[in-house]
Amino acid sequence: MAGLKLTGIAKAYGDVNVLHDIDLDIASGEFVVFVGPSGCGKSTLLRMIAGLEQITGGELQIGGRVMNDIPPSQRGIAMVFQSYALYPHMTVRDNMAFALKIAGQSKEQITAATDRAGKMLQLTPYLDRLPKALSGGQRQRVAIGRAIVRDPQVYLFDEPLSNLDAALRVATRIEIAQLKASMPDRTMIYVTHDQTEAMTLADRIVVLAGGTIAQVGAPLELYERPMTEFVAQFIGSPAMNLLPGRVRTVGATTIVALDGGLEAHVAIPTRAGDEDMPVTLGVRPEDMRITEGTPVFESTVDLTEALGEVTLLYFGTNADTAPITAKLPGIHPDLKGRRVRLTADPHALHLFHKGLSLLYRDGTPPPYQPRMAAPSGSMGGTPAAPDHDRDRIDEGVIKPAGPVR
Ligand SMILES: Nc1ncnc2c1ncn2[C@@H]1O[C@H](COP(=O)(O)OP(=O)(O)OP(=O)(O)O)[C@@H](O)[C@H]1O
Repeated sequence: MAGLKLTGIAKAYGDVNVLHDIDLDIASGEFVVFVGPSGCGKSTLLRMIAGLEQITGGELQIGGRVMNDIPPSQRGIAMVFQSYALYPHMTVRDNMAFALKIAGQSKEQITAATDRAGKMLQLTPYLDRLPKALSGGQRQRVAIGRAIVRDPQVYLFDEPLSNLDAALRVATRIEIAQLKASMPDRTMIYVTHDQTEAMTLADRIVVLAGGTIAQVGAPLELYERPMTEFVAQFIGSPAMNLLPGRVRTVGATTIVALDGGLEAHVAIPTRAGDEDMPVTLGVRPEDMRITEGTPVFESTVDLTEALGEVTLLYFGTNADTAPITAKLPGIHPDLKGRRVRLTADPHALHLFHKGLSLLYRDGTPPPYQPRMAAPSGSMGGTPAAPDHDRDRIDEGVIKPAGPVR
């Protein structure tokens, strides 16, 4: 059992502060996903936890032990990289066995561990093959197998699926979810750019922005109660629409006068003194409908994209600002060029003032209840070669993994 505690963690390369003020408690057995725009420091944070990057400020504890200066091989972690980082001249079994051999485990222990990992990952028929005779998805499963055999307390995944094609990504994502379910007391930390991976795998998502934590929460909590405009637009695809306006009438339901003349009724309270306050109305594309009622948006459809189960409508594609998007269930071939009025449920709307959600202005709102109704390229730096990183984690005396169940 090992949770993690990050206190005031910071990272600087010379004068450049990449990460600062990272405070985060990760419970033993939790699955935590780091997301954020390219260059925000997700991989750097993960690599600091692994011990592959020096921590320049703050304290990292794993399993109650300060780990700042402990080498990677002694942190009780295993890491799965984006590129599979397999030894090309070794069979699948030998690749998975490598760290155990270095640790001096017996042949029987190693065979039991690799058999078990092979079974868990459906690699049994391939144990004697070389990596070159495997598909990308199978290679990534071997890389995961290399982690499993060591039976670490903490698994670290650095965008493990991003080299796979769409179908394999889905299949391997489901395997990772099943793997986690089979190891409920193992802690997993996972970096991804993929919204679906983050939403489906995470117990909690950590959104990083500008080198620090923007918000931490359960996936649906971040989706339904984003604290800032940034998180609101980052979680969900297409991104939440933001419409400027001013508070017209305060109360349990706030009436917002939108720029352009429309009015929105929002089930977020405002109070005396808020009248005329500049606000931004947030409305998710999937919450917009063409139905009778008070519209929050009215315009001519510039473009439609039929995706089968839904149709995306785009408005204002030639404007300087981001286009407004609506996502309607079903197929609507006839809407392009038509003027439409879009409504939204008052409970689905968001309200921000100076970038911060009004839900949070008096501190954290009451406990979250899911709303049941509706719902590249690296910026730079030269990441160390995965082979080298793999070796740094494998090297040295890895404590024998103990009885392999
Ligand atoms: N060795 C280095 N020297 C200087 N700056 C670095 C170094 N390594 C990384 N950086 C910078 O640190 C920042 C965070 O990089 P990191 O790779 O952690 O971001 P990321 O969120 O994982 O990005 P991506 O999503 O593109 O992989 C970037 O701005 C990057 O340029």
